[in-house]
Amino acid sequence: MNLKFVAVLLFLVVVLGVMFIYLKPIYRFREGLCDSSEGRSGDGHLFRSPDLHLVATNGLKYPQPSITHGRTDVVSVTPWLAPVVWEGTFYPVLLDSIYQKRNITVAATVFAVGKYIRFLKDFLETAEQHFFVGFKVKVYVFTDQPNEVPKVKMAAGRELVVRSVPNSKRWQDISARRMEIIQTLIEEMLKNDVDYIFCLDVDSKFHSRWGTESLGELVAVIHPGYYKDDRSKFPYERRPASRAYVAPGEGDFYYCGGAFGGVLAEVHQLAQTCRKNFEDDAKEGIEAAWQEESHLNRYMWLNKPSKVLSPEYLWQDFKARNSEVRVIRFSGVIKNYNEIRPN
Ligand SMILES: CC(=O)N[C@H]1[C@@H](OP(=O)(O)OP(=O)(O)OC[C@H]2O[C@@H](n3ccc(=O)[nH]c3=O)[C@H](O)[C@@H]2O)O[C@H](CO)[C@H](O)[C@@H]1O
Ligand SMILES: [Mn+2]
Repeated sequence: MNLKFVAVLLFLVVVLGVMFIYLKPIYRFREGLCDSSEGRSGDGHLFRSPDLHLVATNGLKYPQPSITHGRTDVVSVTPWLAPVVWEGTFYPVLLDSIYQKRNITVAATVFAVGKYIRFLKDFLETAEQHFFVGFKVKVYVFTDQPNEVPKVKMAAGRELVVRSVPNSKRWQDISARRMEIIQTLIEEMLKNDVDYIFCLDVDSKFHSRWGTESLGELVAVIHPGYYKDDRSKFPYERRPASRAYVAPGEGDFYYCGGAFGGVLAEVHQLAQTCRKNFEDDAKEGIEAAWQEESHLNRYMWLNKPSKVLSPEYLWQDFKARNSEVRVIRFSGVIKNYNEIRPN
């Protein structure tokens, strides 16, 4: 082959390569801009915050919002101006139309290790009825008994992914190790098409809608057991030696370890931090009062959630419903701890 021809060919390859590297981000950025106005979803989401710029559907009718009339029995915004989601503070149809245009995918993680596998069927079946109905959903089940995972019929666009995890002698380890597995899962998911993730306890059932109103960058759920208490009563980790320590007079709310979520990047940072702090504590022989829940509370004190879900989003079946809780969306079932836990 002619040497000149080879040189020209090489030159062309280099030029095309440079063009590809420099022009692709610009193209993607433009696509991202178009995306938000035309409601198309694509690679553009890399260049905008996934939870900002809410584009409505032209022609959608819904009741006129008011800024002087609304719920007066509950507080629906935090002091750092994050919404607190209660029934009656949002329009499901409006929110769904916004996120449908985005064509989002929501992942949920649930762990069913040892005897907790018995809770999985109800969890999965009720999720089909209430959790992001009409949206693309991927439920990741982590279990030591993949063959025992019930065959639950999933609607179109919804998928069940089963992963094996080892069992453990202590329930505290099973619960806390979730952070490490969630961290790793998100690292893997970044390549896939997942926008949001929620991490949920398996010993629970859905009873009513849990949908797009819950979406945010970093989402925490208020624990149903303490939401009327003074912060001095919150079961935070109180030993300064622990990395989950919350000092007296500090802490906003008591959040639950049984439900949290947000966009992948935020939940990744949360899981990585809680995992590291839990492991570093363990090296010094310390285990926080409520394992990863304590670390999550410490994390949320410093990294304020951008959306807070009211106790509607994690109630407990043994608790009588309080009047401000108009809807119970997700609730922990009554269980005999001695019978189901390994220790
Ligand atoms: C409602 C809520 O906020 N629950 C939290 C609370 O107690 P809980 O009493 O709700 O904790 P739990 O016994 O439900 O354990 C948490 C989760 O770990 C998994 N699991 C646990 C044990 C086991 O043998 N097999 C198994 O699969 C399962 O998904 C379960 O839902 O405090 C725990 C602290 O450790 C966790 O932060 C829980 O999320
Ligand atoms: Mn639980």
